[in-house]
Amino acid sequence: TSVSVFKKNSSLQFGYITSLTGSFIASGSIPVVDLALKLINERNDLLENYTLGYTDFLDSKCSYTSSLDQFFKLVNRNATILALLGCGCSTATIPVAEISHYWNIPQVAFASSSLALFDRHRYRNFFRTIIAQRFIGTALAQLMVEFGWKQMGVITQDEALFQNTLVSISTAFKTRGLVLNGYVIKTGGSLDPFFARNDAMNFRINKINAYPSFSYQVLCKAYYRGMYGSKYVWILPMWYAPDWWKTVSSGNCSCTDDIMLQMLNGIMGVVPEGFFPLENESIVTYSGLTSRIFADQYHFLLQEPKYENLTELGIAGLAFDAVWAIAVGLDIASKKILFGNETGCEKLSGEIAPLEYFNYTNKKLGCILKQSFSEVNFLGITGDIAFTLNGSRLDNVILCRQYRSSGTTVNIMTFGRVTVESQRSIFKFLKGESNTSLWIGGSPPYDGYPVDRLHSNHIVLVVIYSLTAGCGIVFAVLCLTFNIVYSNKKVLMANNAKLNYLIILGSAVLYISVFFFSYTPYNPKTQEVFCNSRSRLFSLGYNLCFGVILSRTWRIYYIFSNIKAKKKVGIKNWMLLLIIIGIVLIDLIIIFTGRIKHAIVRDQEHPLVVDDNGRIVHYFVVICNSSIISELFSFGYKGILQLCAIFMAFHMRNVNVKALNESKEIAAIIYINSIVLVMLGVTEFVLDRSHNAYAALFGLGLLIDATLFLGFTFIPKIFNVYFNPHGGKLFTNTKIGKSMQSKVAPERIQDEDHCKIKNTSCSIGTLQ
Ligand SMILES: NCCCC(=O)O
Repeated sequence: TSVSVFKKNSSLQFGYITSLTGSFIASGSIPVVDLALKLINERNDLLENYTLGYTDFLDSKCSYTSSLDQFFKLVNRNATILALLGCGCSTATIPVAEISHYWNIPQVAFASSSLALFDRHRYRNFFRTIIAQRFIGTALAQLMVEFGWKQMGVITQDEALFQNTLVSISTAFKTRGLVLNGYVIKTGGSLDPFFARNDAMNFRINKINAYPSFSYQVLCKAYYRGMYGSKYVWILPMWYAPDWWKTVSSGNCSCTDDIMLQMLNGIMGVVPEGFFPLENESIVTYSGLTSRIFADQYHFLLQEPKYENLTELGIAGLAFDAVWAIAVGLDIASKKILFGNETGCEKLSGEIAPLEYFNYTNKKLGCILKQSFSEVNFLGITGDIAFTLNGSRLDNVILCRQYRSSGTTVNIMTFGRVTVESQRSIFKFLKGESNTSLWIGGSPPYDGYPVDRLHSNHIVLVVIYSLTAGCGIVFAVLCLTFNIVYSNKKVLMANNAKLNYLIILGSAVLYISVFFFSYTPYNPKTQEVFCNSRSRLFSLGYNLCFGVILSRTWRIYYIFSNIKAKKKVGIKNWMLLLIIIGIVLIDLIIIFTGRIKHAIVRDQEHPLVVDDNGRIVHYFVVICNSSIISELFSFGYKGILQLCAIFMAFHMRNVNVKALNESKEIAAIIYINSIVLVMLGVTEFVLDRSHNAYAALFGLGLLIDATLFLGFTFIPKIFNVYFNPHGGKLFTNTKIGKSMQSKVAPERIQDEDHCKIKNTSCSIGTLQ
C-alpha cells in the first residue's frame, strides 16, 4: 500500500526498510514517518507539485543478509524510488549503504549510528539524522575521570555498531591512561566468558555495549551473581526504547520485571544530545511542531489501533527528522531541476528531467539528488539537520543520564553533559544534580581498581630476628675481646688465633645480613638496595667463616696425610690466608658478575586482600635474584666447598689432638653447616616470593650459621682458658684413630706441637 495523505500532482516515493524484528526493533518509527508525511504533504512550500510517500515498510530484521534481500526486492519493483529511508540498525544499513549509490539514490538512516558509516568512499550516497557514536568513548573517559575511576569492564555484542564503539572507548581510555577490560561476545553466544573471568568481581564499573535484548541477559545474569547494588555501576547505551527492560518487550523470561527494576535503578550511560527531541519544548521547528507537541502526538498515535502493537522507539524524533530531510532534499533537487542547475554534475550521463522521470541509471539526476541532500539544512525536532561531508550530523554534546526507579516506574534523568572539543572535553552537572543525587552515600562507588602495596615482613619476625642478630653481634664482640686478651694463651696460639678474627668478622657480617633479610623497607628503591646488600653480605660473611674452617680442616688433613713424610710439613700462615681470600673472592666474583634482577612481583603469600574499606589490595614484593645461573653457581660453589670439607672431616674423624686441631669442633661445624646450607638453598630457590617464609628461614639459617662458627670456635677455648689457664693439659690427650695410626706416632705429634708452643722452629702445620 502506498502511503500518501494529500494528493498533489505527482507522487514521489521513497523506499522504507527498517528493523521490525531482530536485535534492534525500530517498528516504532512507522507512526512518526506517517506523521511527517502528513505534515509534509499538507505544506505548499515544500515539494509543491508532489505528494511524497513510501512504497511499504520492509523488515531488515537488523540483519546483513535480510537487509540486502529487501533492498534488491525494492529496487527490482516497477515503481522507482527516489530515496531510501533505512535500513534500521547499523548491521542492516551498512551493506545496503555500500551499494545504494549504484542505483543513484540517496539513502537516509535514522537508526544507524555506527562509526563505520563515516567512510565516504564506501558509503557514497549515505546520510543520517542519527549522530554517530563518535564521542561515546571520550565522554565515558571524561566521566571516569570525573568520578575518580581508573578501570572499567566492557561486554560488547559482536555487531558492527558496538565493535566500533569499543574501538572509540579503548582509544579514549588509552589516551587518559584508563584500564579497559573488554569482552566481545557473539550475538546469541554464552555470556559465561565475561562473568567467569577470574577478576570479574574486581570490575565494579561495567559497560554493556550491546542491543537491548543482549543487555537484558547481561543484567539478569549479573543479578544472580550479586553484581548489583551500591557497589556496582552498570553503564548502558541510553537510547533504548522506554520499555526495553520489561520481560514482555524483551521476550526474555529469565528475570522478572521486579528484578530488572532493581537492576535498572542507578544504571547510567551517555548518549549524544541530538538523539532526542529538543529539550526546549517551546521552540517551533521547521515541521511546525515543538518537541512537546511531537512527543504528545507520538504517544497519541501509538494508541491508535493500526499502531498499537508497535514498540515505542526512544529515537522516534530521528525518524521524523529523516523523513523531513528526504522531503527537503527532494525539494532542493526539484528546484535545481526546474532551473536547469546541474552544477557539478554536468559531465555525468543522463538527462536532466523532473523527479517523477528519475530512473536508476540516470547518473546526472542521481548526482543532483546527492548534492541536494548535502545542502539540506533545517531545524528538526532533534536539532539542526545538516549533513557534513560524510553525510552525518555534527554534534559534540553528549548527555549523561541515569535510570532512577521509584516503586514500579523508572525514569531516565539527565544529570550532566559532556561537551567534546578538539583539545579537551568538559563535564558539567545539570542544575540540581550532583554526586549526592547520583550515588547512594553521596560519592561515586569504588571502581575495584587494586591498590598496589609493597608488602613488608611481619613486624614480629623483624623484631625477633633483629634482637637475636643484635645478641649475636654482642657475642661476636665478646669473642673478639677474648681473642685479643688471651691471644698469648696456648689454646689460642696453637690454633692460629689470627684466623679467628676472620671468623669473628664473618659471623658479624652474617648477623648484620640477618637484618637485611628480615626488614623490608616500604620504598621499592630502598628494597632494591637491601636486596643487593643482603646477597653480598651473606656471601662475604659465609665465605669468611667457612673459608677459615675449610682451611683449618685442610691443614689438619694435610698434616695427617703427610705425617710420614721425611721432609717436615710446614703450612704457613699466609697459605691459609691465601686459601681464605681465594674462597671469598671466587664467590664474590660469581655474585658480582651475575646480573641482579630486581623485579616487583605479586606476593604469593597474600595475592589479593580486601582492606577495611573494601578496597582490593595487591601486595607485591621486590625480589632481587641474581640470574638463575649465577645463583646456581654461587650455591653450587658453596656446595662443592662443603663436600670437600665433609670429605676431609670424614677422613679425620678419629684424630683427637686436643686443642691443637679442633677436629671435633670443626667436624661439628661442617656437618651442621651442611644442613643449614641445604635449608638456605631450598629457601632461596623455592620460597623467594613468599617473603615472610623466605625471611624467616633464610634469617634462621644465617643466625644458626653465624652462631655455629663463633660458638664452636670460641666456647671450647673459653672453657679451656677457664679450666686450664696455663694450658698444662694441652698435649696430654692425643688419640689417633685407625686410619691415621699407621701414619703417625703419637709421641711425634706431641713433640712437634710442643716445640711450636715453645716458639721453636716447628713444622706441624702451625702458623708462624
Ligand atoms: N541508536 C540506535 C543505534 C542502533 C544502531 O546503530 O544499530
